[in-house]
Amino acid sequence: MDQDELKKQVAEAAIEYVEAGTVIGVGTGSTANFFIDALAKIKGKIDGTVASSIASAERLKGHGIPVLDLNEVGELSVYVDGADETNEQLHLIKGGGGALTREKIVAGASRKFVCICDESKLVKMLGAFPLPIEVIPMAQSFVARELVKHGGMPELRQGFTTDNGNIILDVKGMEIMEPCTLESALNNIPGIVTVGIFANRPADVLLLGTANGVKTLTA
Ligand SMILES: O=C(CO)[C@H](O)[C@H](O)COP(=O)(O)O
Repeated sequence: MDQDELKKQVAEAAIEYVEAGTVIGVGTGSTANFFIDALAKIKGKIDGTVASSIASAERLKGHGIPVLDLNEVGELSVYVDGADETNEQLHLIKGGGGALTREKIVAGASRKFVCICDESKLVKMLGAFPLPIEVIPMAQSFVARELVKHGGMPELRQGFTTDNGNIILDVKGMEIMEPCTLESALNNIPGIVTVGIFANRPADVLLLGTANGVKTLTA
């Protein structure tokens, strides 16, 4: 099975976590896109979705799936999204697609976070994938200097603006031994909007696509 087939397999498995008659959160990226395509087949079962990016909202609407404003709905029953890395504690690195801020908001507004990944994303220690950080543009240089003090090598994601009008710094060289502590520390740097570490609110369920089928890990 190639990576796309593994992504499709977990995306389809996540349909089991969709609760009838509720509004659900939908993530961003190629794995989330497979989930959106699978969701289209059962769209009559749900009351609507909240999307974590403009791209996902467009894909959902293209399937005729209602997309609602988070401010118009209460708690979401479940949030389904991919990740760039996960450890066995279901701490994640996210933001490879640049949607990390809205992803963290929608995950936070959901009772359950189901993460869907192919097996290449499971790591012992987070940090081989450059850590995405959304930053207010005027703070770029200051934040970059602060990140160097934390042992990172920040690089501006060229030609990219987030859905919120900000920039992304991708930070190489971070050995993330204590994900919760580092997430909180980086969150305290003025100018950082969102850190791509999802540890203080980890996933609740990880569906991992493997050549031997879907494995389920829980936090
Ligand atoms: O965090 C994300 C987007 O901001 C994605 O979930 C992450 O980049 C994984 O993407 P893919 O499913 O394409 O491998």
